[in-house]
Amino acid sequence: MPHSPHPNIMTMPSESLPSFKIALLGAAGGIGQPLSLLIKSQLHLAVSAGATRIHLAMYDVAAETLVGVHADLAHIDTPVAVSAHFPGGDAAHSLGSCLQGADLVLCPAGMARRPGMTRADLFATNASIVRSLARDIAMHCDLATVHVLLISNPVNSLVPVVVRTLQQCELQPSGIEKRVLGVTALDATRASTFLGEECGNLHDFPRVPVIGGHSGATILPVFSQCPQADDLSQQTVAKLVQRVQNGGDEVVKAKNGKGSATLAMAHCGFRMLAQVSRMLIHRDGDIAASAYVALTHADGTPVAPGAQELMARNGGLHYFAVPITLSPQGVEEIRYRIVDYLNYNELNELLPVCIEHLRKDIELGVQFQLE
Ligand SMILES: NC(=O)C1=CN([C@@H]2O[C@H](COP(=O)(O)OP(=O)(O)OC[C@H]3O[C@@H](n4cnc5c(N)ncnc54)[C@H](O)[C@@H]3O)[C@@H](O)[C@H]2O)C=CC1
Ligand SMILES: O=C([O-])CC(=O)C(=O)O
Repeated sequence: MPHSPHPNIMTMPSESLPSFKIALLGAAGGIGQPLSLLIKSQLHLAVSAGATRIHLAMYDVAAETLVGVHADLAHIDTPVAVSAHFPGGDAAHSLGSCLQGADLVLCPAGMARRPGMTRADLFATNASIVRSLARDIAMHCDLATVHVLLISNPVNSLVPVVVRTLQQCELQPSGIEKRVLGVTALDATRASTFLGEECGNLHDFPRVPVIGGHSGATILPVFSQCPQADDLSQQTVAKLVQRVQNGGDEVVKAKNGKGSATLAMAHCGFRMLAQVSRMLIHRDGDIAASAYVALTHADGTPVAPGAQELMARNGGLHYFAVPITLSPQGVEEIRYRIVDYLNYNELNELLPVCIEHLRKDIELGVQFQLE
């Protein structure tokens, strides 16, 4: 059992100031550590926090590592408060105290791939982990307001597990399904990087919308929406699509048994976290984002305008990665029109395969909840 971390009084948020709390679950891991560093060192600047005190509450079952990471981060002279929480910690260092009052929960907890594994091979272990954490979120957070950003894999199946667990736990409809976002930002970043490199443009990387899911053929980069890709041959675009779809495998292979993407994920996770945090802190309007989200409430009604239209185009799938409009209340609009802009190959070759695979991934998550 690690010693309880010294309370870092200098960095704990003051009661009298407005505060914003992020609970990071899996904070001691390959993604959790660099993400914690970015939050501690940069988030107050990235969100122009002003008088709002940001509190990063870190939780991990790897208690000793977590306590060490906390001690390390606590020496950084920024106004972001940090606290450590772990199993067996006293009341101030428990999972409950990590989640209590959190505005946003960020979850990269769980197992990562090793060479030869698919993301689906992580399902059995990680579904149990995120279901248990979702029950704790339901117990300690306000489901009517909290936002959950899920990084753990397989995202395609675990978002349904988290959404349905939270729905089962809520005492009355809270709209929580509008605020669970599967993080697919790394796919868009890879698409942007690879296209920029192909075009020899390393200063102004193009933005590439990516829809579908976050695994192999379910990742559908929409290069047809990028003028920079107009001059590329079909063969080159096909190669780029393949590389984006296998981007995770490329890193797993290169790390050769030492894990999967952590640094690029921390970078993308931080960017998304900063975007959502800024919106929640300043409450100055909706934002455009992209995430893997539920399209229906528990009773089957659409979560937002555009959800029904998307389901008419995605084979009736209830979860999909898509551009969205996000407000503090959650998903406000599903920007389904992206599907209408797909070119012939994207619509007739890539989308049907994406839908076929994604249907199975979603079913896996849904069945897990029913067992
Ligand atoms: N959405 C995406 O684009 C990406 C997702 N990932 C996924 O993120 C997850 C984490 O990856 P890494 O950080 O590289 O793995 P890692 O193994 O380095 O870290 C995972 C951390 O989770 C902790 N953990 C395990 N069970 C826990 C529980 N019940 N509560 C709290 N913490 C718990 C572990 O102690 C460990 O510190 C993996 O599932 C990976 O596949 C990875 C890259 C990209
Ligand atoms: O490939 C993995 O296992 C991790 C991941 O999701 C990615 O890098 O996109």
